[in-house]
Amino acid sequence: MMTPIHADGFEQVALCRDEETGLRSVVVIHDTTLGPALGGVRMHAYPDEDAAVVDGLWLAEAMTLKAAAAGLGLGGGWSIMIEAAELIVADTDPRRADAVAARHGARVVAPEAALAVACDVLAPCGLGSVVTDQTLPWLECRIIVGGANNVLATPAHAAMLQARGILYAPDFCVNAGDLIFLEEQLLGHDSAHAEARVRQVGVRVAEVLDRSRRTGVSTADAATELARARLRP
Ligand SMILES: NC(=O)C1=CN([C@@H]2O[C@H](COP(=O)(O)OP(=O)(O)OC[C@H]3O[C@@H](n4cnc5c(N)ncnc54)[C@H](O)[C@@H]3O)[C@@H](O)[C@H]2O)C=CC1
Ligand SMILES: CC(C)C(=O)C(=O)O
Repeated sequence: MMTPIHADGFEQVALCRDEETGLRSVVVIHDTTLGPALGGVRMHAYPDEDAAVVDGLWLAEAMTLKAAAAGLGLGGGWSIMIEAAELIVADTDPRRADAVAARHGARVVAPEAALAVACDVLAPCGLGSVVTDQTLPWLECRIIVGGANNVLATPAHAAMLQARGILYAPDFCVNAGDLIFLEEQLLGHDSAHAEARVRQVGVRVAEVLDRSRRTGVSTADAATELARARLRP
């Protein structure tokens, strides 16, 4: 199914969905004044369809300008293939796992298999001590970022993850939202104020990752250093 989309200054834009394969794509023809539209194909996991369309528009227009500036008899276009992200969930309570899977279209795996799933992001959100000497070799993820407290069995496991090329976002930075929210309540702030502060969690995590990159210390040590710096008189 092709759904035309109007975009000012673009000759043709369409959002395409193939029901059989589940493929979603965007086709953009920006300008054919100088000749047939030529452009590439980008495959990417966009957060939503709007983001894919915006990227397609941007790339197609850039191709028009590139061809015109190079003196070619070509126009500009682009195609986007929207990669679907797969959500895989596990819970020791199967009813909870099934409920989340039904709500979000996820696949359920057994808790004992979850750590070994090949994935981009592993999010431990139940009990802590998930990364241990025993489990470390099983991990097939690129990033660990989860809500559980004390994800690592010991701080030394952060360096072991680093050595395996797995980026670890320190738990006490990532999961601070609830604590921030509680302080906001104690201070009597409204929910908009609280939400704005909770949204700063991402900024703090980025600071920690940046410090780790710059100094070479593990992300867990970088987070601990930043926290301890506030505790010093
Ligand atoms: N509730 C909060 O505001 C905050 C919680 N945390 C931490 O997040 C973690 C979860 O807390 P809550 O969501 O409040 O607990 P919860 O008890 O509401 O949820 C935990 C879920 O994890 C499941 N679970 C337990 N062990 C598991 C395992 N080995 N494999 C897969 N699933 C397992 C449970 O069945 C349950 O569904 C804890 O580590 C907690 O300390 C951290 C910050 C804030
Ligand atoms: C707020 C407290 C109880 C908490 O669960 C946490 O932030 O770890």
